[in-house]
Amino acid sequence: MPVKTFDQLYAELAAKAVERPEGSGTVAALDAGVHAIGKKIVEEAAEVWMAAEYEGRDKTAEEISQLLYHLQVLMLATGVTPDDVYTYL
Ligand SMILES: N=c1c2ncn([C@@H]3O[C@H](COP(=O)(O)OP(=O)(O)OP(=O)(O)O)[C@@H](O)[C@H]3O)c2ncn1[C@@H]1O[C@H](COP(=O)(O)O)[C@@H](O)[C@H]1O
Repeated sequence: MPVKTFDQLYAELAAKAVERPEGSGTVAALDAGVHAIGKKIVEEAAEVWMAAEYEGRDKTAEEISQLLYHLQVLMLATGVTPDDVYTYL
């Protein structure tokens, strides 16, 4: 049973982008901008790759969750919704 689905996380982050609560890493990432978010995505993608090759299934799942999170931050920064993405799946 997942704690949170992709769509639920997106809704949570979208609300944070509007409400801008104190201490939110998402708000800080959005303020840092697309260039910084893009760098984080590349870093997390590399961590997914390394986990998949050397660190086992659980660590790979954890790193994938972090990559998905940072992809969602980029989606918010660029106005891309989950439905925009699903169109191409
Ligand atoms: N799912 C995530 C999530 N996954 C990854 N991350 C971020 O990605 C980082 C993990 O990156 P690394 O493993 O490279 O760790 P790190 O190098 O120590 O991270 P940094 O020094 O780069 O911050 C974490 O420190 C978080 O900043 C996440 N930050 C938030 N969420 C969820 O997003 C929601 C909103 O979070 P806030 O905006 O912070 O309230 C909450 O439900 C959180 O659970």
